[in-house]
Amino acid sequence: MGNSPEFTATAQSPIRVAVAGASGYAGGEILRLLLGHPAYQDGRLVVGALTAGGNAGAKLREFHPHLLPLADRVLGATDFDTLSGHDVVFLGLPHGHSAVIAEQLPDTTVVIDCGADFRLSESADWQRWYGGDHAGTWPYGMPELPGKREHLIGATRIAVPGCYPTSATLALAPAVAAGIVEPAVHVVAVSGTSGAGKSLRADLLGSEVMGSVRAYAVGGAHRHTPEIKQNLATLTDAAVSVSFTPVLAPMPRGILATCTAPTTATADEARAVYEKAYADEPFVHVLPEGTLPSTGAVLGSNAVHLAVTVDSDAGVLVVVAALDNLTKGTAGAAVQSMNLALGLPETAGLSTVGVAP
Ligand SMILES: NC(=O)C1=CN([C@@H]2O[C@H](COP(=O)(O)OP(=O)(O)OC[C@H]3O[C@@H](n4cnc5c(N)ncnc54)[C@H](OP(=O)(O)O)[C@@H]3O)[C@@H](O)[C@H]2O)C=CC1
Ligand SMILES: CC(=O)N[C@@H](CCC(=O)OP(=O)(O)O)C(=O)O
Repeated sequence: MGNSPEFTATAQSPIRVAVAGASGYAGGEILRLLLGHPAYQDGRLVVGALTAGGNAGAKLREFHPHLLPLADRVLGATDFDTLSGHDVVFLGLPHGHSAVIAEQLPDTTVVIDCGADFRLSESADWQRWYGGDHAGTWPYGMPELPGKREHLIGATRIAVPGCYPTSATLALAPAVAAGIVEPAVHVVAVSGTSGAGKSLRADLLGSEVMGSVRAYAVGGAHRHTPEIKQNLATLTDAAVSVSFTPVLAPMPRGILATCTAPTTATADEARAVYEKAYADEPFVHVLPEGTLPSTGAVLGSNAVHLAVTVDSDAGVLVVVAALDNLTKGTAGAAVQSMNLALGLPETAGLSTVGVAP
């Protein structure tokens, strides 16, 4: 923390922030949050280089017309020359593109990667699920997971969690850590289409997605499975198994994850565990008994809403989690991590108030 730019940042000598992949969904959402950040508004943080891949040379307004203060910015190339000279560099690039950039940037630059390149600790997991060489493991940008917040304070390399792992981990971590479930968990999570990024894919055409809901990567085939398992395994000595089924829904944003695990606890006991675990967390809210989460209630916010109950006939804990995949699921977690890295208030620039209806 002693080296964090917060200690020297002023409007005369501000924190300079670059966003690589600014034409994409994650990059755009990071910029939306930065524009509302108090340090941006009082001049202690400035938005420097914005970059893209094939769309370098175009203006930001072509991709994000909602980001009016930056609309006329021209996107640069995603390379060292453009990204050097910044205090913070956010990477919103496809998997496999972050390491080559990160290794060229000085160790003192805070590099925050929204991709998966530095999330997994086991090289074998990386090779199995993503292919190619494993770039390494960085501090994991989920402060709510026990033991992670302290590693983010003053960090200069941060791996932002995947969106599904954020919902499943926050939904299951207190129960696994308290030992009130067998860590043999099932997760069925519905996501909006922005989770897939802006890439042109025939299965993401409006006419394929609208008016229809479909599962994909079924049978343990989704690459977020090892990330969820890795997170829960930090909380127990027991062997963890994860069955994860993602579902695509015809909505732009949001994730609703229904997570279950065998338990003998009562609903009141389970709820007490969650209320205690998240009592001091600014973004994770355990809803009152009888209230269920919905994606609409968290859109645009960094909040995670949880409903905790027990299906006593089946003997399973049921936790339903809602979050915005682009906010707490990516860009919000990235900005929350930046705040911790720089010594800024953790919640700065991040709202718990959703956009509804
Ligand atoms: N969308 C989501 O909900 C989440 C996304 N993430 C991760 O964040 C990262 C970005 O995702 P997202 O914003 O959705 O993806 P998008 O497809 O929307 O954006 C990708 C960005 O990367 C740029 N890019 C693509 N190829 C290259 C290249 N070869 N060199 C340099 N830049 C390139 C694109 O520029 P151009 O416009 O020029 O092609 C664009 O700016 C991914 O790693 C993703 O997995 C993580 C959690 C959730
Ligand atoms: C709807 C949809 O397609 N979602 C994406 C999730 C992407 C994401 O959040 O995470 P990564 O950074 O790990 O890619 C998917 O299933 O691959």
